[in-house]
Amino acid sequence: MEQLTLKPIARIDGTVNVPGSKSLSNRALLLAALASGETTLTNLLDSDDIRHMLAALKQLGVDYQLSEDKTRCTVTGLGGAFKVSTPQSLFLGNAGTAMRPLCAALAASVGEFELTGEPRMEERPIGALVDALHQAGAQIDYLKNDAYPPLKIAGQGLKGGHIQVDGSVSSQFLTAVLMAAPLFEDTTEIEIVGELVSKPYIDITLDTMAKFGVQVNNHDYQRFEISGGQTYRSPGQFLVEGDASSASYFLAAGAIKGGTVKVTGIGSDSIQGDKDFALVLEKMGAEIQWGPDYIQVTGAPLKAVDMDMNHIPDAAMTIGTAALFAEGKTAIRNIYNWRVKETDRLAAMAAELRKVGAEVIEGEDFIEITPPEAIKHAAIDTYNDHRIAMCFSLVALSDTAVTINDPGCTAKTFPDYFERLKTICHER
Ligand SMILES: O=C(O)C1=C[C@@H](OP(=O)(O)O)[C@@H](O)[C@H](O)C1
Ligand SMILES: C=C(OP(=O)(O)O)C(=O)O
Repeated sequence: MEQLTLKPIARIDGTVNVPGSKSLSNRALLLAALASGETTLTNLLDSDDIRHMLAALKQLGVDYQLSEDKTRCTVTGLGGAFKVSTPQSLFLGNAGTAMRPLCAALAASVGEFELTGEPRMEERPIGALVDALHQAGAQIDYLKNDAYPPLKIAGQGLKGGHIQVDGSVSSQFLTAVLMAAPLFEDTTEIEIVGELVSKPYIDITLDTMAKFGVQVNNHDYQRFEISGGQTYRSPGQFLVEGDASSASYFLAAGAIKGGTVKVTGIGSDSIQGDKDFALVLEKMGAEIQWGPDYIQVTGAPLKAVDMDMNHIPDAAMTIGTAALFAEGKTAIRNIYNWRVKETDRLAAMAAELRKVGAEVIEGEDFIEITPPEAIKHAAIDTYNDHRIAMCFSLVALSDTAVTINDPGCTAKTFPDYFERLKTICHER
């Protein structure tokens, strides 16, 4: 196994640009494929999750031209749902933003499809989405375990109507139904049951749909109405914002180490909820400046916070390691669904934080972290979870080195993370 040891970093300072947003790249690619007209996406993320979406679209007969650096893509839209005459088996890795939205879009399309993924994907729930699509008339079967991929979809178009969606495990189920609903025959009324988690991701979905010409009536995130029989319309150009979750590591580095870090590509104009990670750093004591397309942080001694972070589930992991540098006990609450992501992130964060010496309490849906007096060197297991690798790189901001096992796992969303981190690290 490959390992990367990061020596203690003396100083953090500089400007760093983040690559395109995973959430926006995969949404925009799918809607560009379904839309009428040609869409040129710029600042597209080049990472595993996007590669899986692109490969799936190709198999589904979508024409696109990808630039050599893979950040610019011109998609010729189908002007409606997918239609394939031979059965297609699509491998979607561990990309939730490919698996869930494609499941709904393909159920509303015509053809036979199998959706498969990495072993971990077979442990990530999809039952709430399949149940919702069954209510709209879908034929979807589980090929291995009930409520988990792989799936077999007999696509024949969908009727729509009144659909209940359980939003309590993942917002991606609602996102998937929302994005497919314009393709349904009738008007769809979605009713949310259970408490909707990761709510800001729904704003990303609604905003992207609006850019592709579809309006959704949103009744306080409890009920949504979407007219059926619609065709998405290409906006011509679609600029993908920088990834706000990817920004969290650099912002935290500045906050922890007392330097000034400007992250460009996201800012106050961003639609991504994870930009609010900066507000958590501010609450911890850092100074934040906002521009329309940048966030700048200047570090100061950090103090612990006790917060519900359901609205920023991905960036919240970065608070988990920032807590090592904060005075007092940090509590991250209402994050049950960390358990059903790339790995059981509650268990993994607890185990790895303990390795560097922190005192950790792992609850069913929360984690409490008390920093050690002195951080210990450890080889951090990353569980094939990009975010564990990236957030534990921050341990090197202490006086102690950190070793990251399998650093290549950042390829899911941020292949050159460690190189970009280096650009703001200084020896003196
Ligand atoms: O819709 C999206 O783009 C995402 C939603 C979130 O998932 P959940 O809704 O499952 O929390 C987030 O963790 C994931 O990285 C991306
Ligand atoms: C949860 C994540 O990914 P996915 O889109 O596969 O759900 C993530 O990127 O942290």
